[in-house]
Amino acid sequence: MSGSIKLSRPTTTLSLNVPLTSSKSESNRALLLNELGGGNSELKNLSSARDTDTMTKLLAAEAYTLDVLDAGTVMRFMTAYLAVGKKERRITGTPRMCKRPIKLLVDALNDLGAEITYENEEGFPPLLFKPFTTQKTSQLTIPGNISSQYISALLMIAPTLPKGLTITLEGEIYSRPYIEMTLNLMKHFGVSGKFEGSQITVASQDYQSNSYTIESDWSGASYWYSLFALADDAQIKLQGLRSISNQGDHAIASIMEGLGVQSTFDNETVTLSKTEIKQKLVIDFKSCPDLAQTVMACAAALGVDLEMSGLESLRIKESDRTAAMATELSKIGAKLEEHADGLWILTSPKKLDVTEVIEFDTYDDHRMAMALAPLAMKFDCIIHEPEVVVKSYPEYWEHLEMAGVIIE
Ligand SMILES: O=C(O)C1=C[C@@H](OP(=O)(O)O)[C@@H](O)[C@H](O)C1
Ligand SMILES: C=C(OP(=O)(O)O)C(=O)O
Repeated sequence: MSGSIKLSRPTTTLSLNVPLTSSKSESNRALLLNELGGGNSELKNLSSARDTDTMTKLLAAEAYTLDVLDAGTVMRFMTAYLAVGKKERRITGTPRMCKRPIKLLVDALNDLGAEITYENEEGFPPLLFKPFTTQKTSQLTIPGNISSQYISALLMIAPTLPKGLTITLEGEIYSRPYIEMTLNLMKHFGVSGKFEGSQITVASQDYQSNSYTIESDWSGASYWYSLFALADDAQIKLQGLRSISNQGDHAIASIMEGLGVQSTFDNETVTLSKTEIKQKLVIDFKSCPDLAQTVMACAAALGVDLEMSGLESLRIKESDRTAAMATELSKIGAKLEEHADGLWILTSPKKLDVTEVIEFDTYDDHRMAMALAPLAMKFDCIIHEPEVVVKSYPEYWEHLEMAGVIIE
């Protein structure tokens, strides 16, 4: 599948018991923790995401250069792993990955005693690594409001350091559930850490083998919430999701109540049903940045206005996501604008007035494609470069077709 696809709403009920792929965030952590613990753990239900395939391959690779493609977690987690390794290595990624900042993590690792240098521009991949020799400190300070992936990366290698590690987080903590996911998974693999106030302490200790079953991906589930919200008639069940989850993106269940979707949990299956739609929602995406595009697209098509905060990190992800959403949603008459103090307002058309097929660009960003596709429940649309979804949810288009969406 390449070029473009045209999506049209099903001729009957949108209906599927959705076999979601599992979380790439959990998978990529479990893979690294297993490797650090000797590689004997049984990891069940690993994600089919390309990012997880990349993580698996790079952990096993012997080559000097490792290419993470567009996988942020792989870049950040492997950077910490290679920094405390015994070999000279080089890590690189796609042109966009080489524009996603990494200086805070590199500075922290170099303070620890690593020898990482930049091949080209300071602060950005490609990175060059020398073998790790001596731990210079066990105390690090790092801003908590840029990317939690830097913090997760440092935490996962912390117990392997002879002196352990205490990290002090400065400022507000963004994407906090991802830090907690890291600590919870570390605990599952036998390592305890303490997160109190703005400090996280992990003593030097050994990882233990343990089997782990990865949960379905709540970020991937969010697109089904949106499809359900926008469809006149739908029967959707989502498989493999837990009511108590390691993933902060399970917040989609409560956010979507405002967009007319209710969730019923039963034995790792979530059944969606309709409820009343609110006219305006106030949402802070600080803990769940990957849900922002889904919610914006869905609200725009439902005529719901949004007042949003916590969107700062969207600029440094696979695309500049706030700019990309502003451009794409303007095609259906919605306005996304930045105001003072980090506030973003989405003003949605009160009555959708779309008479032609709308063409959506996807900016090399899986979440642009997946978040915009549910709008096909309201009007025919064309999605350019649909293959971007392989990053986290390769079966997305196949699942939409199975649910009845017409794809040409
Ligand atoms: O640790 C993780 O698995 C992730 C953390 C988040 O990134 P930031 O911490 O950079 O916001 C999230 O957006 C990303 O998709 C996955
Ligand atoms: C931001 C994302 O991923 P990463 O940072 O791992 O590339 C994402 O999946 O939305």
